[in-house]
Amino acid sequence: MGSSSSTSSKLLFRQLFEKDSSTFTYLLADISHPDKPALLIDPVDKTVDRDLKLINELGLKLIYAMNTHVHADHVTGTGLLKTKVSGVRSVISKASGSKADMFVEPGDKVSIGDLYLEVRATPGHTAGCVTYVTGEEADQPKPRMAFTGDAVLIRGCGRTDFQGGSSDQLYESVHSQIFTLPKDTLIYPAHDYKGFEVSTVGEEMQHNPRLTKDKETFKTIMSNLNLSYPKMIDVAVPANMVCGLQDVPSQAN
Ligand SMILES: N[C@@H](CCC(=O)N[C@@H](CSS)C(=O)NCC(=O)O)C(=O)O
Ligand SMILES: [Fe+2]
Repeated sequence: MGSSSSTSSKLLFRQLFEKDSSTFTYLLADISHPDKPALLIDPVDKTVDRDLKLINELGLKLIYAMNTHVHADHVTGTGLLKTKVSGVRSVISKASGSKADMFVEPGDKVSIGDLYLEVRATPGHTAGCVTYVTGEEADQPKPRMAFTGDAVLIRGCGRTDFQGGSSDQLYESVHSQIFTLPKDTLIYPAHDYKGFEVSTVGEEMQHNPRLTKDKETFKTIMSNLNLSYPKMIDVAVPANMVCGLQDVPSQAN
């Protein structure tokens, strides 16, 4: 864990893990730019200090703290990051209905230096889920990287039984927005419960035990998961609707 298989002289990439909620946080930075601008995807409140220590050690400047969706199993670190680093902007989809400094919509680009992430709408696990995908141009890292949140997990997918979830919509989202990416696109999910770290679009199109099925079979699988609700759901969802701690008095933006 912790290294990138992307080839780019610009990109610094780290995959970080929070063990209590089995959440991945991703750090991306453009190290070819003098300021070394950086962003975090899906930071967790408990591991904010670890993430900031790493960012400081690497000499990066954190610009964006982004979420793929309103998480139900942990409190996002975005609000806490805003209290600790001046100028950091929290980012989430407009469709999430959550508070943040910046709301993204499908087709938007979030840039750090010469790198950018494209926003794709991938609702179904929650109504406001998005996938962030690195740019497609020749000067962007190759292979492309897709940060799928809970839309696609490695050999699995996000549940669809709360937060406006819909198995029909999730199936459509994945097949139209993720499985249409180049097959070598790296898939980096928000969680893993099985010991995986990274997959590819081609691998999941071939081996995902849920998403390779036809839509009706997928919907039957999803309605029979019988998962317990996340332990922290009653704390996490209300907190995450305000990006953890959105309205912090010390913050300028
Ligand atoms: N046991 C965990 C919660 C596990 C869980 O429900 N994970 C979600 C993603 S977090 S919203 C999920 O979609 N899982 C899909 C699956 O197939 O496991 C806890 O109590 O926090
Ligand atoms: Fe989730």
